Amino acid sequence: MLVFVTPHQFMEGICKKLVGKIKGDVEAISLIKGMEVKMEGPCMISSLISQQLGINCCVLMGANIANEIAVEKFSEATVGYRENSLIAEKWVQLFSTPYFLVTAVQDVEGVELCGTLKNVVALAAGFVDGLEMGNNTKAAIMRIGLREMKSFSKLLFSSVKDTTFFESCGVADLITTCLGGRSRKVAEAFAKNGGKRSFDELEAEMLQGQKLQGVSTAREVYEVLSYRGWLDLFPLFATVHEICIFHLPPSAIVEHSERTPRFSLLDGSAALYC
Ligand SMILES: NC(=O)c1ccc[n+]([C@@H]2O[C@H](COP(=O)([O-])OP(=O)(O)OC[C@H]3O[C@@H](n4cnc5c(N)ncnc54)[C@H](O)[C@@H]3O)[C@@H](O)[C@H]2O)c1
Ligand SMILES: O=P(O)(O)OC[C@H](O)CO
Repeated sequence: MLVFVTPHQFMEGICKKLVGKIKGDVEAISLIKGMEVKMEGPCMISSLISQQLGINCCVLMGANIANEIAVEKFSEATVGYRENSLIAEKWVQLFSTPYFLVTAVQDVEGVELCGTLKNVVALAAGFVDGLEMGNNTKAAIMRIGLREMKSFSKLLFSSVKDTTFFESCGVADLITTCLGGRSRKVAEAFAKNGGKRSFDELEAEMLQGQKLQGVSTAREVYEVLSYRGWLDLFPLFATVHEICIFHLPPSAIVEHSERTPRFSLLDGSAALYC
């Protein structure tokens, strides 16, 4: 059983090094929150692992800030699996402890997209914090972000289940990341500096070698939105990236995100929007 957990931006290179070195009967799980965007479209990290290494890959995502788990504070997590519930049950048993409650859902893309997209919303929450806009505004941004997470996920994969967004990987990870995660923290500093110091510079200064997931994920999501003509449908996701690359000031997060599309995204019907 093979566990992958590294910043998502390095996974393609790591997989290339592993090709031909892994037996076909290996079961893998990815704890990596992110995706790759290729010419043919977005590729979730679990799919990258499966395709490049020829192995089955589940995912584990959740409200899991590492330093809290390290001191054994109670938290929950969600295993996402494709077909084999027996393998999912093995992963649940492997990761479960009295202070780490793991449940499994048959929705690998939904679970993985929750873990991936919440990092973009966390940047938006950090901008709000840096601009001292208050808790009501932050809650509004989180709500709009959660709605975009759900719509984007369902547009990409019609199999994604609404119920997944109520698991630990969904609303709970969104909350913890928007309160205490690294993307939020660095985005707060970015906004406090008036959007004038780059994320690369702030990451190097504030994270001591750790890597931010939100900024690259925002760019990857933006590429998907541009390519599919969905930019107007996802004003929060689009605005976060444009702030990160200095095209908009941090204050745009509120001005632009409230431009909710007139038509309902809530049913996320792929037939209507693809
Ligand atoms: N830290 C958390 O609280 C947490 C919680 C849940 C999930 N995750 C997810 O786990 C994954 C890993 O996060 P993390 O916090 O352990 O990462 P991290 O930012 O601490 O980085 C982990 C390691 O990646 C290494 N690294 C740097 N450049 C590399 C390269 N070119 N190739 C390979 N490795 C390189 C760094 O040396 C570092 O030790 C991410 O997808 C993250 O979203 C993190
Ligand atoms: O510190 P962040 O923002 O990368 O978030 C860490 C985890 O994903 C929280 O579950």
